[in-house]
Amino acid sequence: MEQFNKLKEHYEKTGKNINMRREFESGNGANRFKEFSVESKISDQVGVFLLDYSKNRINHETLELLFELARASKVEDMRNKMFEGAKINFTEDRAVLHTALRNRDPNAVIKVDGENVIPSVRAVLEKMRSFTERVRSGQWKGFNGKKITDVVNIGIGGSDLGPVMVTQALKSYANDKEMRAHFVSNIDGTHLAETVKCLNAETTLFIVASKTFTTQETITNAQSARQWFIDQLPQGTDQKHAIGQHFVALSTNETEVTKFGILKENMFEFWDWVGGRYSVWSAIGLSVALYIGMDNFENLLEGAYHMDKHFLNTPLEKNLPVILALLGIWYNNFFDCQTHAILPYDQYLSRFPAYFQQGDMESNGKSVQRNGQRVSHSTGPIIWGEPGTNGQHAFYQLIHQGQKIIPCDFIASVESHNPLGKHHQILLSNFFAQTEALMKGKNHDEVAAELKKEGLSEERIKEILPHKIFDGNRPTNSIMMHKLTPHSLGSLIALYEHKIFVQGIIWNINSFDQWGVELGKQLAKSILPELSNNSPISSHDSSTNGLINFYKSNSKL
Ligand SMILES: O=P(O)(O)OC[C@H]1O[C@@H](O)[C@@H](O)[C@@H](O)[C@@H]1O
Repeated sequence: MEQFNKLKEHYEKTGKNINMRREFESGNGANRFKEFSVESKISDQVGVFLLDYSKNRINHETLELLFELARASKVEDMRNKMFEGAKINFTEDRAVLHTALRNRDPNAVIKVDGENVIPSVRAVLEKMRSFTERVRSGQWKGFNGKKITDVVNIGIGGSDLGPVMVTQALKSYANDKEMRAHFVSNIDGTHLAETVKCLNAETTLFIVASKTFTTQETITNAQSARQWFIDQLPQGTDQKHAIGQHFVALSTNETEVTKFGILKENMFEFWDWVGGRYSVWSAIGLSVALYIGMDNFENLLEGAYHMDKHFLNTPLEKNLPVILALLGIWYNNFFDCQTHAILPYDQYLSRFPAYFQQGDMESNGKSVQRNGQRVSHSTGPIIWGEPGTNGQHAFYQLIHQGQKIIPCDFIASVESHNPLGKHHQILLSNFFAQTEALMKGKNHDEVAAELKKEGLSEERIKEILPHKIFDGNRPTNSIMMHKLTPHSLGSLIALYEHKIFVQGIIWNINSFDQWGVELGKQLAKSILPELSNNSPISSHDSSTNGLINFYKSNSKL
């Protein structure tokens, strides 16, 4: 594409030589923050989001060319198509409508195959509300009349990561003395065994969360959970009735749900146009609603809705997801950066990077263009991260002084739910200091002066000086919001979802399928029967045979 070539030229001529510190110290440096930041009021409840992207290796020309690229890639057109319900996930012949799940417009009409999906979306929300209220108030009772105090969500991938991340993020809106949320995802029996260890069957509700209701891990975990539950029942208990009170399902597959033994009325429905990694807004959010209450869950939806409106209605130049996406492209496709770190300075957001590992890598980890041809450019980055300040004492060494450029997003709130004396100011001082340090670095003369001041000998200075130099010029975005609330979290998640969308459009890939997870599943299914006895096998390559046969000859099969 012509715009890609123009950017390449700009990168070679100017871009790769941009030095941020020089830019900040130049005549126009004082304006740099103003020129390269957006303060946007998302809504009254969400408040303002500040995106400071001035600590990036960009100038005005870079941005102009990047926005040109977005326009030429028809980002706006594709965005509108997604919101309208067009089947942009063409490899699965599906619409992509997680935005319909959180649409709060009372008059909204969004059609898939000629049918307005909004009434069914709202009906499920109503069903979730009524169920949530009954469970939380104690009106819904366990098999022997006790109130539910623990919910266990059994799901994996998109049917797990969203609820895990959001319940963690909004913990301050829950009351753990009344209701606790647990998550079982891994097929490793340890996950289920360790989770149920301290649970009481009388007061535990299992939520089996699976879009397809055929996922091996989830169904196996659910079957074992049901067995555990049955084993706890006092003799003479009506098992069927007890299971009815303690097992509900979140799925698109009614046939499989009822086959499992979950009553139809205890199934919360969603639809094939909700991608797994975008499903926390659907019935998949039931564990969240049970944990923090339906009002808070709907506030999360509302926050996302307001970010949707921002994405839809704001010119590209001020559009937060678009800016984040374009900066990502700048590093991914021109600086050849392989990874991108998400670093929330907020303990509540500790699972946020893991959540967007799936969100981003399952969406944009693709190598084929929409037209079926191989892509010739790099696509989705490797996403990783941990909350600050923990990361600082672990992997920031490499971000500061390693040989790789790692673009980072720093995320923080002005106000903390737990200020505890000076804790929040200390946290924020680190948040501010890190992006400054990464941008500025510390040059030869600065290090030399420091060492001299410490009174070190000339010889010692010469020896250690090179190790203490920081090149700087390491790119970061800073995202600040007022406080982590259901509203602002909803907005923050939607911000990243739309960033991923924009990048996928520019890379011309389908961000909404996930064929890459299938091959391993297929092979595991064919290997499983081979593990049932200890006779050696030879049906695979020599490495796989060797590994399987090692297991067989050493296990008690
Ligand atoms: O919700 P179910 O259908 O169990 O799928 C769970 C997960 O499975 C994986 O293989 C992926 O396809 C994910 O996108 C999905 O979220």
